[in-house]
Amino acid sequence: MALKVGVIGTGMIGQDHIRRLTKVLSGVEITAVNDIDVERAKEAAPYGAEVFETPKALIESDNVDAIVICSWGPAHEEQLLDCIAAGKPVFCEKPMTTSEEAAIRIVEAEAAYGKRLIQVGFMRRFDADYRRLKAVVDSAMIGAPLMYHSVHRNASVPSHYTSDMPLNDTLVHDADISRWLLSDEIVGVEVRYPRRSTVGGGELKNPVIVLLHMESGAIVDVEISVAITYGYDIRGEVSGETGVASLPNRPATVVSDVNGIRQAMPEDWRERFIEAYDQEFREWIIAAGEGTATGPSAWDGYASTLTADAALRAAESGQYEPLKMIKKPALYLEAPAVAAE
Ligand SMILES: NC(=O)C1=CN([C@@H]2O[C@H](COP(=O)(O)OP(=O)(O)OC[C@H]3O[C@@H](n4cnc5c(N)ncnc54)[C@H](O)[C@@H]3O)[C@@H](O)[C@H]2O)C=CC1
Ligand SMILES: O=C1[C@@H](O)[C@H](O)[C@@H](O)[C@H](O)[C@H]1O
Repeated sequence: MALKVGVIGTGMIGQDHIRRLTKVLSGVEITAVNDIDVERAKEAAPYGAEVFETPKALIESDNVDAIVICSWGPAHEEQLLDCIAAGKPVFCEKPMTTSEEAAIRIVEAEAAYGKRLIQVGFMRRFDADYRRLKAVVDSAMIGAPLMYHSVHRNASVPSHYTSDMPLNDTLVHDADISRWLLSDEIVGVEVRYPRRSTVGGGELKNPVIVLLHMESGAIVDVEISVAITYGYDIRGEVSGETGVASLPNRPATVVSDVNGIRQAMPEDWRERFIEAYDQEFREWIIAAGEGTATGPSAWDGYASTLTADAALRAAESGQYEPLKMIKKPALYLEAPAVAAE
């Protein structure tokens, strides 16, 4: 039987996820949608889906088994807490929350419920190239990781994108992928601004370089540039004790002409990570069908929000800002490889 899904937030990524859930993936049916902009919800609703007036009514509907949250970050907390109260599995787009305090409330509520219900939308973990890169790092082929260089370049950003957002909206992807790739925790953050780009306009503080200090002593440098104009350019390179492992260039047709030999760049995140988003939902549908969640957890959402908050402090102070994590609830501890007798 198909998993009955309700989608909250039918904007840019909400519509893209509705497309993949209705046209690409199987085992799933969208039965409900909601958006504070009712007209937008009506336009985006697939045939037969009910348009709900509030997220809570959608979450509590008997015709909804699982929820996909694609509303704005500050709205996620209340919607996630309602999903936990209803005991329903939920996929929540990043950032899980926009403050450390809100993230702790979610982690505590899910831990008290006693079972994982939340998967956070860190799609890079489902990208085949990142998965192969992690397999190399885990295999110890390049020795212990010493540094990771993470490049996150957007062609452009919408006009509502402010100078805080490279740190509390965009950086969360690099924070999460660094923790996951290196199997490490972030313990401190520094932020530096080079000369400002005149492209992209206004007062936007762009680009920015962030240093993530890892518990192991490894350091991650993250370049975030949000107005490069030429495309969506995501790179990653792990520098180990005995070798280097990098994400490959995206396979694309090689064009040779009077301008030289070149490959096209993806336009934006939808194009670059299209297969990764498909795969994150494939895995979500299976877990949600079993009444639970796998993949990036509420704990991972908490860790990235904590990093974003520290980065905002570091941008202000110009200093190294340490992170202080709460004790990890048992729900998020790795299961032992061999069960205890
Ligand atoms: N994983 C990824 O690569 C990406 C993730 N995102 C994340 O997805 C979320 C949505 O982003 P976009 O689709 O780009 O924004 P958007 O502005 O295009 O769409 C958001 C929609 O949510 C609705 N909304 C806002 N608050 C609501 C509430 N309280 N209840 C119901 N509906 C509400 C808005 O009316 C709007 O239609 C954000 O958290 C963003 O960071 C966005 C782009 C890429
Ligand atoms: O999540 C995303 C956007 O919200 C964000 O604004 C972009 O910088 C990221 O590259 C994209 O993946």
